[in-house]
Amino acid sequence: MKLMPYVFPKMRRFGFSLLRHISSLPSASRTCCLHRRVFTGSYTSTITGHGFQQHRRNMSSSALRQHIQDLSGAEQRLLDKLYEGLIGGQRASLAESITLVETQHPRKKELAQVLLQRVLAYRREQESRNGGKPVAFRVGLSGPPGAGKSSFIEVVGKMLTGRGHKVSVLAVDPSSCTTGGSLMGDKTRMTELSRDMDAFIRPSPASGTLGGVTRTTNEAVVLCEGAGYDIVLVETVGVGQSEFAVADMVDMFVLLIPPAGGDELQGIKRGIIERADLVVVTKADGDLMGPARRIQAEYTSALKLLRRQSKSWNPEVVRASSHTNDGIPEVWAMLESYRDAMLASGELQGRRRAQQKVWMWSLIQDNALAHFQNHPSVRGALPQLEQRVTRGEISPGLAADLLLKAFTSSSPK
Ligand SMILES: Nc1nc2c(ncn2[C@@H]2O[C@H](COP(=O)(O)OP(=O)(O)OP(=O)(O)O)[C@@H](O)[C@H]2O)c(=O)[nH]1
Repeated sequence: MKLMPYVFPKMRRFGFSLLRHISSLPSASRTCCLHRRVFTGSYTSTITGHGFQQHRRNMSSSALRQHIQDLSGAEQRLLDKLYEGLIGGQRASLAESITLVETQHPRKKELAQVLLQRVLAYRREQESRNGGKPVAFRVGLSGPPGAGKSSFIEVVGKMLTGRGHKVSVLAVDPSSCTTGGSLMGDKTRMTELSRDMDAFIRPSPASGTLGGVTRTTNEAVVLCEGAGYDIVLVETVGVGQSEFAVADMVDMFVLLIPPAGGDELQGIKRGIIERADLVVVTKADGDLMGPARRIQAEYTSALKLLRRQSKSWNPEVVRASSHTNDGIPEVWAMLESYRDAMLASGELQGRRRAQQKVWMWSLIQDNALAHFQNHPSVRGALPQLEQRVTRGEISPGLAADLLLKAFTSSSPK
């Protein structure tokens, strides 16, 4: 089972053993311990296993119906208003809907899921009218701080709205997850694009775990598509694990590299270069033209050594300047060739299907871990066991086993 690579390795190991323990419980207690308190809606059916085959088809619609039956008149009216406004392309409704999916409030979270299911159903209809093809192109853009991401998005975004596209830009800011601060949002970014009526720019959710921010962004992508945005750009800064999270939610992942000296490039993770479908060397103008050419050559050789990700696409390294516009239309033409090739081979659709599964497991992992950490027996035993582990009295493995035992032995059977 492939889990999201951005989950920190320690947490991932922990999550694995927790899930192993949960799945080794008798199915009834498995259902009890996960069904009621941890999961909502259709996610539940995927882990309980019990009666899975019979319920598979009806699960999401019955879960949704259950939600809808519970809605008060005011809630129903709010959802109708948001949905109608959203599919009518109203930016205010889109913004309000994204705020709803970002909420931590339990009841509003449920409302957000109802809204999302409706938007998903609407999008499925549109896709079937579109011959089964996706209605929007999702592009992830990442690069180190100061690489020129916002300048690039500004010129590409303006070019695209000028061609009749509707462009949305969503940000994933890893610093908001840890410090509540912002690497990306403090200065005014994309001033012209933010005034463009065919563009919608949404900063990163202000706080939460990376998993939480990723979930919100994934859901915001669905909402943007429902609102008629046919190009969805997801931007992140190349710090921490957020670029892997973004690479896991888009059709194409583009890495922006500034023409800096070799030392600075050491900071760019090899793993993320492997995920790039295209590398753009930015700021290829004036005095920076020479360094830009050199970096382009270096990355071209580096890419040749990497394993190919796709049968229908070979990643390339190109140069562009947001200041002079040189190379910008060509870069977009490459993105379109990628999309066409991947659609024709069916790989793009396959990638989306795989991402849905990764996303689901990531949500399960986040929720299961939170449930574990909040369990009274675990909370009771944790401080002492942590101390003993840090003092070297017992191994981390034994401590984890003891905590898992405390969790499973007092979970409802
Ligand atoms: N010469 C040149 N400078 C550029 C170009 N694009 C961006 N810059 C400059 O590079 C600096 C950083 O650009 P931004 O677009 O803010 O970069 P960013 O990656 O969004 O930066 P963060 O918001 O810190 O992540 C600014 O001073 C820009 O003026 C370009 O095409 N050519």
